[in-house]
Amino acid sequence: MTITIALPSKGRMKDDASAIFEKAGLKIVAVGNERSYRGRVEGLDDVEIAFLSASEISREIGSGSIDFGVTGEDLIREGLSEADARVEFCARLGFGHADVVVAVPEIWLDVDTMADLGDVAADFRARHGRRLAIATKYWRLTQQFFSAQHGIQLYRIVESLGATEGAPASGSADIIVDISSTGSTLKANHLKVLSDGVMLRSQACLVRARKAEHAGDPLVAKIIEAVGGVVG
Ligand SMILES: Nc1ncnc2c1ncn2[C@@H]1O[C@H](COP(=O)(O)OP(=O)(O)OP(=O)(O)O)[C@@H](O)[C@H]1O
Ligand SMILES: O=P(O)(O)OC[C@H]1O[C@H](OP(=O)(O)OP(=O)(O)O)[C@H](O)[C@@H]1O
Repeated sequence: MTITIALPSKGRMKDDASAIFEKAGLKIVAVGNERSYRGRVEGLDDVEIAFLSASEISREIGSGSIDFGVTGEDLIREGLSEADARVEFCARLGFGHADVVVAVPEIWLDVDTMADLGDVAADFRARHGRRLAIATKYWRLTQQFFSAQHGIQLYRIVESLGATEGAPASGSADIIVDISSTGSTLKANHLKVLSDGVMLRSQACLVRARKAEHAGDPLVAKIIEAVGGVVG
């Protein structure tokens, strides 16, 4: 059986992902020219490499069209319902660290926790004539965290596809849920993370689509062991 592994084709995870595979003794070689989106692993004829963007990798692993992928845990958990049932997190790779956080304007001095935010959300319509608006591209994670984990039901999600941190200042939302790495973008936009507002600590992971045919396949086991071995 041929095993397909998807690696980031561009962006911040590209170089680190290929480097981890090489360190694991799985040297990636491009098929065709340098700009090709297919590759293979030196010495392993039954492995195909597909180069896709980090977000495409989470989608393809969900549909089962690839066997393994390297992408951020945030993209997997946002992209797939029941992520743990559909995907095995085989190894955390030690790069691509970013937290998915709830951040509010710094001037909201009385709001430090999700419980405080719940109080604000409950009063919001009475005070402002509309629901609390959250700008984010993380719909699923936001709904899980606010509604299921914190029992906050009165809010509205405003889809943001970029520059999310600017939404409160521009008036398109009141608060945000986004990725923070160094924290400097939040700071520059006068936003603060709630003390219990870290929804997910994400990093790049090797993930496997849970497929019945993987059971007992030595190649599958070899890939997990080789990559897991270099990241401890
Ligand atoms: N500072 C950061 N900002 C955004 N994402 C980061 C940051 N640091 C690490 N990441 C992680 O990188 C991944 C996204 O990578 P990248 O932006 O390269 O891919 P992408 O979303 O596929 O790109 P595109 O949207 O252009 O297709 C996510 O898993 C995210 O958690
Ligand atoms: O905490 P920080 O270190 O400031 O990083 C967080 C910021 O970095 C990312 O944006 P980026 O400028 O990389 O663009 P992108 O949204 O297109 O990935 C992300 O969307 C945040 O805005």
